[in-house]
Amino acid sequence: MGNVTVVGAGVIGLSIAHELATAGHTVRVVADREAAASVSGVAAAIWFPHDVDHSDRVLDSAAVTYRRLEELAEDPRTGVHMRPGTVLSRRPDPDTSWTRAVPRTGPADPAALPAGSTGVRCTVPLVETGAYLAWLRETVTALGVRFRTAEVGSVDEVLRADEPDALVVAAGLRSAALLGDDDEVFPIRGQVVRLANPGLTEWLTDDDHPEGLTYVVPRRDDVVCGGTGDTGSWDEQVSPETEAAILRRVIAMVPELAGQPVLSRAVGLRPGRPTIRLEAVPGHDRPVFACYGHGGAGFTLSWGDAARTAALLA
Ligand SMILES: Cc1cc2nc3c(=O)[nH]c(=O)nc-3n(C[C@H](O)[C@H](O)[C@H](O)COP(=O)(O)OP(=O)(O)OC[C@H]3O[C@@H](n4cnc5c(N)ncnc54)[C@H](O)[C@@H]3O)c2cc1C
Repeated sequence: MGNVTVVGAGVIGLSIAHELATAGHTVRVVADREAAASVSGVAAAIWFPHDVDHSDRVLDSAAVTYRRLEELAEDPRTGVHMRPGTVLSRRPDPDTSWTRAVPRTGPADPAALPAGSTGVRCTVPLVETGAYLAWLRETVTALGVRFRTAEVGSVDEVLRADEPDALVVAAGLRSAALLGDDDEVFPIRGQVVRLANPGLTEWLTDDDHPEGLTYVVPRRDDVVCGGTGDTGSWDEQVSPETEAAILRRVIAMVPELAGQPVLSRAVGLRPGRPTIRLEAVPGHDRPVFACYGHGGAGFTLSWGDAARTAALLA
């Protein structure tokens, strides 16, 4: 047991803080933005390993997270709900490797799908990000985790300031700049528009839509409609043209959305990386660990990767 500083208060940093505090460490989280104001606050967020490789390691973490979120869904305060939906594919050889992380899946009725597509039906956790991130922060605070609001320039700066026994970098897209030894991280720009919910409960994702990534994720008070997956774009401005195109696509697929008022809109830069970095980082005078690069799957992998990070420290 020791003092551990976690840099990052997004879904990854908070989940790691939870697992470390539960294991008996004294934990401090340093971040310049709260989770709701980070990429984690923009996510849809359904359980699905999107924009990450589907290696055994990733799918194992996804399975662990599925089970944990399913348990949390029993407590309404967490903002997690189990929701049925469809993963649509327009490829002749769809990648269904992810289905092994989901307890029950089945084929979608072809008559309900666009011509030439196939679909997998399943029930997965839906995370209402506002409620969930607030609950997670409250829960870790109750476990004794302390927070410091600051922008930090480097890992060594934090090691000098906080003098922890160990440090974890969970700073999403900006982790590479803090460590200075990684040139593999890139942004994957995601734009969403949130509409009033006309009573929808089922989600739908259509990654291969010929006009661009398309998804509809109904939550309690709105429907998150997306999206984009612009690799390499650092543009954080909402594009009205992109929004109009998203609305055309989602209304064509879910006509009930026509005429629903726009409640809010957002852009987030997903932390892309060919593979998630989850390892000890050499070259510092105290143990430093990295956990970042979760692409479009930070919520989907959060508990599994937090447990792995805690195991590295142990
Ligand atoms: C449109 C969109 C839809 C998505 N949908 C889903 C989905 O359905 N399911 C899913 O699983 N995932 C989804 N994601 C992906 C998910 O949001 C990310 O993978 C996840 O939020 C990454 O979390 P993180 O904690 O690594 O990073 P972030 O949420 O970006 O948090 C980073 C933290 O580090 C801190 N930080 C960074 N640099 C510094 C610094 N120099 N000094 C101090 N603090 C620093 C920040 O303040 C912040 O607290 C979506 C993303 C987008 C954009």
